[in-house]
Amino acid sequence: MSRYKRILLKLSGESLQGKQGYGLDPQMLASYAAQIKAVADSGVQVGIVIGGGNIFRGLSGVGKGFDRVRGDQMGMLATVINSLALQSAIENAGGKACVLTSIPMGPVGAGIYSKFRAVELMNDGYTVIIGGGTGNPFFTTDTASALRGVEIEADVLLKGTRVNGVYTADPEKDPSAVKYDTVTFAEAIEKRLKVMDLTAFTLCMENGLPIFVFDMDTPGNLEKVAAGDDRALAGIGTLVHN
Ligand SMILES: Nc1ncnc2c1ncn2[C@@H]1O[C@H](COP(=O)(O)OP(=O)(O)OP(=O)(O)O)[C@@H](O)[C@H]1O
Ligand SMILES: O=c1ccn([C@@H]2O[C@H](COP(=O)(O)O)[C@@H](O)[C@H]2O)c(=O)[nH]1
Repeated sequence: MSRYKRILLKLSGESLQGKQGYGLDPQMLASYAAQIKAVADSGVQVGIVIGGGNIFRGLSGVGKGFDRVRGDQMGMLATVINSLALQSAIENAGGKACVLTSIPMGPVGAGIYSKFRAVELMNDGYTVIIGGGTGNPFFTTDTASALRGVEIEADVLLKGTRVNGVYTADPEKDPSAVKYDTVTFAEAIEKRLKVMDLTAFTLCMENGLPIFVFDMDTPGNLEKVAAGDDRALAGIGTLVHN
């Protein structure tokens, strides 16, 4: 039995593109969906926030002549597309999932996000995917996952990404970077460890929500992490804590 009752899983949008280098890779979606269903079937309540980097990031739009706010709005819509895609994949795998959006979107999704609606749906056995980030420009889905994790009273924020933890520098750019098994929020913030943005770290630190950063692309990792067994966690990722 897991020591977690409820988790907030943050998934990278960029990872959803798989090897094709753009858009949505059906194999990645199916792999993520199977792992998420297994965790939900084990009795853990699952909330999810997905990034939009496989489709659009507001900052990258600025260099192409878009107003920053408009670009961020496009980025938030990209996260809704990814959320709907993941919902379909979970349903195809036989699971129960629904999408709540931070921006009112009429018939798209199951309604506007609120803590109480999300918790109600999780209590009814749904995996709840929260699309649209925070609903505000100048934020990221890292911050949205921290915010929603705190709001829904998750026991932990699981950041599933392409790297297997937090390093002294970006391991995709610096081969000499060294991995931490654990690191405090204070150190992550002071050393500007950019695996998540500072706003996300600060929100989690101030509200006592631990973060576990791990490699989501190795099948089986999510189930081990969600089981919360410290022995199994050694080597899989990095715990960021107070
Ligand atoms: N100190 C660090 N330790 C680990 N990873 C780091 C660090 N600094 C930067 N990174 C980078 O952060 C990335 C993880 O961030 P994330 O999962 O949010 O990816 P993303 O591409 O920004 O996602 P999205 O598509 O959701 O915007 C890693 O792939 C890694 O390259
Ligand atoms: O609260 C939010 C969340 C996201 N955005 C915009 O969406 C893109 C995609 O999110 P990533 O976290 O980068 O994957 C982001 O670059 C922002 O442009 C936002 O404005 N507000």
